[in-house]
Amino acid sequence: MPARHVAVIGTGYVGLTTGACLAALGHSVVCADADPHKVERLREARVDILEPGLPETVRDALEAGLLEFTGDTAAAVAEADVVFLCLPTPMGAGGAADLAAVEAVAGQIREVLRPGCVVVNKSTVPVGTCERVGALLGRADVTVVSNPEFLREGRAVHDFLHPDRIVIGAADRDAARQVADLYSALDAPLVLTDPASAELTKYAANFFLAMKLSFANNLATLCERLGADIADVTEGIGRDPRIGSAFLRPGPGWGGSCLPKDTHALLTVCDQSGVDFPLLRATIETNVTHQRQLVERVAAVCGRGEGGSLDGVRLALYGLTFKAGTSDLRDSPALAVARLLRERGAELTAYDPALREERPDLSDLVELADDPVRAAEGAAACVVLTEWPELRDLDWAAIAARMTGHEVYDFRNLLDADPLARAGLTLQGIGRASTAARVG
Ligand SMILES: NC(=O)c1ccc[n+]([C@@H]2O[C@H](COP(=O)([O-])OP(=O)(O)OC[C@H]3O[C@@H](n4cnc5c(N)ncnc54)[C@H](O)[C@@H]3O)[C@@H](O)[C@H]2O)c1
Ligand SMILES: O=c1ccn([C@@H]2O[C@H](COP(=O)(O)OP(=O)(O)O[C@H]3O[C@H](CO)[C@@H](O)[C@H](O)[C@H]3O)[C@@H](O)[C@H]2O)c(=O)[nH]1
Repeated sequence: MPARHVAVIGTGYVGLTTGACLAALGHSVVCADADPHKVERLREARVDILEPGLPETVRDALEAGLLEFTGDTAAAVAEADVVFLCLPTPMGAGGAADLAAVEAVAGQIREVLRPGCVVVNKSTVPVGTCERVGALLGRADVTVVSNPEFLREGRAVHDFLHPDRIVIGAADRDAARQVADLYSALDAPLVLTDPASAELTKYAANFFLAMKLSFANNLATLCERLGADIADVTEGIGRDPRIGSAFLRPGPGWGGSCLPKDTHALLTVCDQSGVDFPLLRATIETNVTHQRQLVERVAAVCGRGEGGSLDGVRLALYGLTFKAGTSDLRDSPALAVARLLRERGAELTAYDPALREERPDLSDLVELADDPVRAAEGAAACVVLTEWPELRDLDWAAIAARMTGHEVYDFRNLLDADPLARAGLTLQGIGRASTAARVG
């Protein structure tokens, strides 16, 4: 397959990964972004997101002369055979996907696209967006194709180069083939379909993943009540390949830049289509009630009075990012739990290994500590919210010495009970009748 000229609009998690990886596959890529500061830094191979392998992939592609960055979207697409839209589609009014960036870029490129070029939408968008972009472009010679992206943050380069499947939705077979050919060096099954099915596939995937997590979190609560252990129960069910063991780890709710906004967007689509999908509604609601229940657990022990007020009670939070391996805080369940604790009056100090250098302004919510022991100063309890592996090896004796209480709530089931017990701390896991009593 000959190398093609590719333009990528938007250089976030998806766009930068797509651009750098397509260049690594031998294509000639120009990436455009509306943020001039980002463009400047990327030209020097400076990648500001925590994404293993991405800085090296960008640097190698720049050195090979196969990757360029520009702030000029129209100039980026002028020579392109294929144009990828990797633009944000955040949660908009009423939960619907906000398509403003996609629509704005369609307007910017409509007159400069090469005759016969293919526009590929990689953003997560509602069914009908391919058609809408086609109408905005108003170019009979240009085909718009849907090619949703399934990469995970923290594994973006790996997932892009080793996808489980490549979904391409196109009304035109030749355009679909052109997009498929860009990936011909990858060993992945192709799902060739129409645009509506491709667009819905992305939402269906994220809904299903969120549904598994809400299931696991509810099941964890049931385990606690019944004296069962969630790890054993999920292993027991997960070994059935019809169920699968992935995505069944209980936690402080699910979050991140995609699952929350995409489940809400799909719910809006259901409402607009007159389709009742109670499972989707329950998936979203379960996440909220689960987080409230976790906060009740903390308040029941550390709170004061009948209502379990946490007024003035200091808590140390370990982990704020939405999962380990990323510095992304968007829709982090850790922040959602922190907000609920704060509403109850708690004073919060937080330590997160990804936020030692990059210091986001979270001053309304938590005080950021750059040291895990210092974070525990005066804390009635510690609460683990992100599964950073290094939290397993904290100096629990030093932490216990700074605390006023002795409870450690491990809402990721990350920690070993023994080192905590030696430090005189009580470990409370999630979905476990008694973490301390467990053998092995
Ligand atoms: N983050 C993920 O893990 C992931 C995975 C699969 C799909 N998606 C989807 O891909 C899309 C992009 O997500 P992301 O996480 O990469 O977003 P992001 O916020 O990380 O990056 C978006 C980029 O687009 C740029 N941009 C915004 N408006 C622009 C415009 N008008 N012209 C040019 N550039 C513009 C921004 O400056 C930013 O650099 C979303 O629809 C998302 O749902 C994301
Ligand atoms: O067993 C698990 C697995 C995940 N999570 C939580 O679920 C959320 C989402 O995690 P993950 O799916 O790894 O995050 P993302 O990187 O946002 O990736 C999701 O969202 C992307 C954007 O649409 C998709 O491309 C990916 O396929 C999809 O996994 C996070 O809060 C995790 O902590 C758990 O609590 N338990």
